[in-house]
Amino acid sequence: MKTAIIGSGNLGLAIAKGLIVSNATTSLYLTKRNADSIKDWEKYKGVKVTSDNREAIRNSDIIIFAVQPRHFENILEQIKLLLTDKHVLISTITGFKISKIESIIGKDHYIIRSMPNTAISVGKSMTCICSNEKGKQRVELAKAIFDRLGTSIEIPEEQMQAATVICASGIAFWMRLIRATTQGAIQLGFDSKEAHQLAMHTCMGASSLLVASGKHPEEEIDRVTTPRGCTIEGLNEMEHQGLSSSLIKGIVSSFKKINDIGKN
Ligand SMILES: NC(=O)C1=CN([C@@H]2O[C@H](COP(=O)(O)OP(=O)(O)OC[C@H]3O[C@@H](n4cnc5c(N)ncnc54)[C@H](OP(=O)(O)O)[C@@H]3O)[C@@H](O)[C@H]2O)C=CC1
Ligand SMILES: O=C(O)[C@@H]1CCC=N1
Repeated sequence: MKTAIIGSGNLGLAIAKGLIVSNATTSLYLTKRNADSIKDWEKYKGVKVTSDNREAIRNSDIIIFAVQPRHFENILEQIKLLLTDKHVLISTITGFKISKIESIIGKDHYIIRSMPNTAISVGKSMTCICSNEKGKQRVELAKAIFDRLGTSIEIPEEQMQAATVICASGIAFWMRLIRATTQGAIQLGFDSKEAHQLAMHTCMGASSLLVASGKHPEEEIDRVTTPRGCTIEGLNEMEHQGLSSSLIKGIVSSFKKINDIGKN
């Protein structure tokens, strides 16, 4: 596999790290306008850094786009004449519909729209994907790439905005909960390093337990809440203060915003 990442910023470099660590690609082009700022990535085998998107596309088969939405259209215009049948185009761009990509480069390309998160750097991204009609022939390939870097599912394009909130922004929501737990643990007497460790690993345990058991969270919660015990006391107070409600409201606000991004 020969891969190019067009737009090597926060997400692009997270994908690059995941691909490098998992040995998933034989060559990897990383592009950005200020290429010097990531020149040190060339220390990894097979990595080439450049500001020349066209060179990257000519020399690669899998093209992953990770630029901000406002830059994507110009880049597609720049590179459209270089695209051939060998290319699989994977966009991570928020709110940029497949129909808009097709209106610029045409329908006769393998186009995958994806929504990973930054945990892709450690092979733990929850990634949602969908494709154009021709891209259906490359969905299994895209799934294989993203499954190597975490877990992927195929969804209808209409759900891509919601998936962005839950999975891509979602990782930040969970991290804020981990931070809040850390603050609570410090108040209870742990030093900050210990508090952080306790919060992170307890969160990972909760998630791993649900993934492994396939159970509903409330079923596992029932095993923890001893009657008249401290867990139910804490949970009920959190709910009185609006824990679930504030999470749901945050998710809905994020979704309203993402629909604005999609209109531009
Ligand atoms: N951050 C995240 O967790 C997630 C982001 N996304 C989506 O991924 C995309 C990127 O987000 P994010 O990584 O946060 O943004 P960043 O701003 O961190 O990265 C974008 C990169 O694109 C580069 N760039 C801009 N113009 C060009 C160009 N013409 N050619 C090549 N590279 C260019 C910029 O570098 P330079 O200025 O040097 O060119 C920059 O490094 C967005 O569309 C976002 O919606 C999706 C899921 C998660
Ligand atoms: O905040 C954003 O708009 C992008 C999309 C999801 C994660 N980062």
